[in-house]
Amino acid sequence: MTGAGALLREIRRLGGGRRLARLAVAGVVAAGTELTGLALLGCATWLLVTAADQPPISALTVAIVGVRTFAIARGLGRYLDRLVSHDAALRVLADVRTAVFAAMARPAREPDTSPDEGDRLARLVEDVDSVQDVLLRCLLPAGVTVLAGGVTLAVTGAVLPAAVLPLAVGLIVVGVLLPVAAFGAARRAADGLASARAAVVGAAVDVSHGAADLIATGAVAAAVAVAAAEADRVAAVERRAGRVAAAVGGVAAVVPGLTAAGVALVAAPAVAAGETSGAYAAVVILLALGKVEAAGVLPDAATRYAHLRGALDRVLAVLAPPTAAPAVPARATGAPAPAVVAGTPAPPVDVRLRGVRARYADDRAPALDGIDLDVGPGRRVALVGPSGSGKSTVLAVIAGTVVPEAGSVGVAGAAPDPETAWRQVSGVMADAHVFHASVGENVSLGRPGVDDDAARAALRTAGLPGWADALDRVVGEDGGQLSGGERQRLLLARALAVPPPVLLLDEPTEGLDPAAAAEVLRAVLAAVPRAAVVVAAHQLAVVADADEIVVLDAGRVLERGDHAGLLAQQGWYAREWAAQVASAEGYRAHATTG
Ligand SMILES: Nc1ncnc2c1ncn2[C@@H]1O[C@H](COP(=O)(O)OP(=O)(O)OP(=O)(O)O)[C@@H](O)[C@H]1O
Repeated sequence: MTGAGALLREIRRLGGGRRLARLAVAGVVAAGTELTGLALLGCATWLLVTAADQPPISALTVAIVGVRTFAIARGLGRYLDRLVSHDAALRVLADVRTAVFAAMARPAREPDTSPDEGDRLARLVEDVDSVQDVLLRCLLPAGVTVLAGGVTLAVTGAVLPAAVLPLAVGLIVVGVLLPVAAFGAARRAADGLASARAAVVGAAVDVSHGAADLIATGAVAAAVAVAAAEADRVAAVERRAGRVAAAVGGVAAVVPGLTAAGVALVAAPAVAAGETSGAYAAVVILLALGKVEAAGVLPDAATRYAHLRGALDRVLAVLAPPTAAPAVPARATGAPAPAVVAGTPAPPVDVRLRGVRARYADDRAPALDGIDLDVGPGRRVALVGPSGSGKSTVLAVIAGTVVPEAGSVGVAGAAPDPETAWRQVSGVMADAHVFHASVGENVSLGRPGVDDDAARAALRTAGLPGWADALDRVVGEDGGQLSGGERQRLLLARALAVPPPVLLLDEPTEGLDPAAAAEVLRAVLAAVPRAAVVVAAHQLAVVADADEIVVLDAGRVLERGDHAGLLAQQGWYAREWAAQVASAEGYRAHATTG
């Protein structure tokens, strides 16, 4: 149960030793409650067997008091057990929930490669609740079985040493072997069912969404047969899991009886030899029956753990502390970089990349390989190149949200830390979000110093002068009520409202025609004369004025230089420039004649 071990370490990291101590107390109380029940069973058994010989009542007084005491204590113990265990688990849950939300709010060091971020977040919220189930229904019963089992074995050993072996065997079968079998079967079933169910859903969706095409091509029967075969596969996996669960349940039901019979077998000669009394032998037999029966919750706990394991792993993965950036020196001092506030000129900063290699997944080619870049204050560098060549990844590396696996990144001489990089680096990134709020709120984002006047000025600079008088206009979910060009310019205004020392612009003028785009970008750059600027763009005309233009291809630098120099090189840039000019002229000619 590596996941369970990691969970306990995480609980300690988040809540300190007190959380683990509370869980341990919960385990002791639960074990105490179970032992009180067993003591009641033992006392009552001794009383009944001894009373059959009609001894003087004084000989039974202690046992009678014991039965009453244990009966009352068991009820109280159960109440206390629920109280303490739920209190401990809910405190842990609160720690985990807070930490998960904090981790989700933190900019990702590792890029997210999941296909559906929204689905992942929704599932994560449910996953956090699984922590409670793992604690209360899996780990606690296991701890109780170990504690209460140990005490029962000790008591049995004191009364009748020969009975320890059959009891231990019964406990190992029900408390160890059956849970291991149940866990393995449930894990195989869960793994198999996930893919089998996905295949059924996929086949069913193909049949329903593609019905018209299937009918038109006479392929309905074949498609339905595929869906039916996938459904059969699900049924087969479920049947297999059901058979194992039934076998485990069956064995768990007979082992307590067999254990009691085994204890009875060794007890009979001991009673005959006068080593112990019949009453004590009966106590030991019933204790074995009761304890092994109680351990019968463990196969169920193991099955439940197999189902919760995936959720637990996902939560632990989110909670894992971010790993340090490889090959990048840490920030020289612990002092945070000064916050940039509107109206306060931020100190200039330079950006330096050396031999940067970055990769999104181990089994994929590097998205960047051997990238060198120098962007001093006031310098404008453009990144161009085919789609997927790595432009956005260079910006993400500078922002610190993608950590390179080799090479170094320096922003003002230190590796960018995603937690604090926003103080020095901001702009319009590929995944920037427009909030379902007003224009003014989207521009200011609640930052101190960005009042309405600052927001208006930023909107004008970003090419949205008409919006300066519409700060209250609500823009819809993720800017749904905006055109692509308006959305980008709103994001530009947000970046300009607090001009950063390093301005990163990913397709900032997407959706505008090249002439308007170049004009907007010129105005934006004029507003941040001392910023180090890196712009990624597809339209070459928009960035032709840049001090340096870097052409990327498959994560490597293909060409670099200024516009005139690159045209002279007669390479990718020159060809793309000619193609874009021809296409713009063709468009203009078409528009004029049309
Ligand atoms: N989050 C991600 N997870 C996995 N792979 C990614 C991710 N983002 C980018 N990639 C891959 O990294 C490579 C570089 O992508 P990047 O977005 O940096 O290129 P780009 O030049 O900005 O493309 P575009 O011009 O289309 O925006 C591509 O192969 C892309 O598929």
